[in-house]
Amino acid sequence: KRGKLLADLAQPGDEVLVARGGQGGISLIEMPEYRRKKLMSLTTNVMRDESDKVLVLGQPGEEVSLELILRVVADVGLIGLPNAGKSTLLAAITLAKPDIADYPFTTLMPNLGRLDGDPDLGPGQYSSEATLADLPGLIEGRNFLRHLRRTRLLVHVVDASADDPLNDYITVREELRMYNPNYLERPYVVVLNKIDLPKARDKLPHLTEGILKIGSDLVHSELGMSSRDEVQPLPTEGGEATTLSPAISVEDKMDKGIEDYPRPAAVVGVSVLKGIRVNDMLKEIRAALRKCRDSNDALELSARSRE
Ligand SMILES: Nc1nc2c(ncn2[C@@H]2O[C@H](COP(=O)(O)OP(=O)(O)OP(=O)(O)O)[C@@H](O)[C@H]2O)c(=O)[nH]1
Ligand SMILES: [Mg+2]
Repeated sequence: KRGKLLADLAQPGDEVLVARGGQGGISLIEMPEYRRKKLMSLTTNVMRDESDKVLVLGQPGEEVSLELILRVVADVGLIGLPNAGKSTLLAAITLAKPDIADYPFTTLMPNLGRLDGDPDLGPGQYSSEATLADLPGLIEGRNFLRHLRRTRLLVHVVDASADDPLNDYITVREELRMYNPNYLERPYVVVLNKIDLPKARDKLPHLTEGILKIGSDLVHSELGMSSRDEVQPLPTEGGEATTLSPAISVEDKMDKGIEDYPRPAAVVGVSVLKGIRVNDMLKEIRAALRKCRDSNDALELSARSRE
């Protein structure tokens, strides 16, 4: 419990031994009196069971107090301000049935959903679907952002009918930057939601342009794609941004503004509630996922050829 990371159980079947069990004792109860006395005189290591009946010779096991951190494993993380429609989006494209309501902070724990296979991948690869994690709305306690660690694509959901959606978008990017700038390098798709409402529809062209203006021309495949393999910071109580990949120091990253990070892979206007342009959005998400996969494959190949 001292902040030391014992193990990261990221794969099914991963195990770690955190405490050794004690050595089994010998029951002395069935022994003749003289042998029992003799054995007991040879050792101070005599214990009784709870009912005070059986005398045993044994060694106590180790005891440890552990802090367990749950980190959902998902390919895609849905982020955005409260009420943006993240849970509605998850419900629209997966079989998940998250709570949805017209007030902020409806989602308190991540919801997971499975996205169907991508037909464009062709035979044999059709089954490579993705897991989506719908996260609690940002701002209130950033603790859940740890769930982004094992995602490779972020879907940033914006309520386009809000008073200042561009500002909402920037707020969330800033939150990410403060929490761990690595997340700004991760490929992402921006979903401008609620375009069934006239208020949102009117803003769409201007908003899309505004979002695309923020950000550098760095291509994702040059930067963030290896984020799964990079040296990840150890978890600490105050967040995750304590240690970063060796190439770039914390200071370097803190100096960078959100405009210095890559632009979104796509910006799409949808209404996940009314089912408007949901298919276009799915296409963009799948295309971005495919790109992640391709560059992951390329990374693995080049890693293997170096061996
Ligand atoms: N008009 C309209 N309303 C929507 C749309 N998508 C979601 N909503 C509504 O917006 C409200 C919030 O939706 P949620 O899916 O709960 O939002 P969330 O982002 O998960 O919110 P938190 O869990 O609080 O972070 C609900 O009343 C939804 O019905 C949309 O496309 N159009
Ligand atoms: Mg929600």
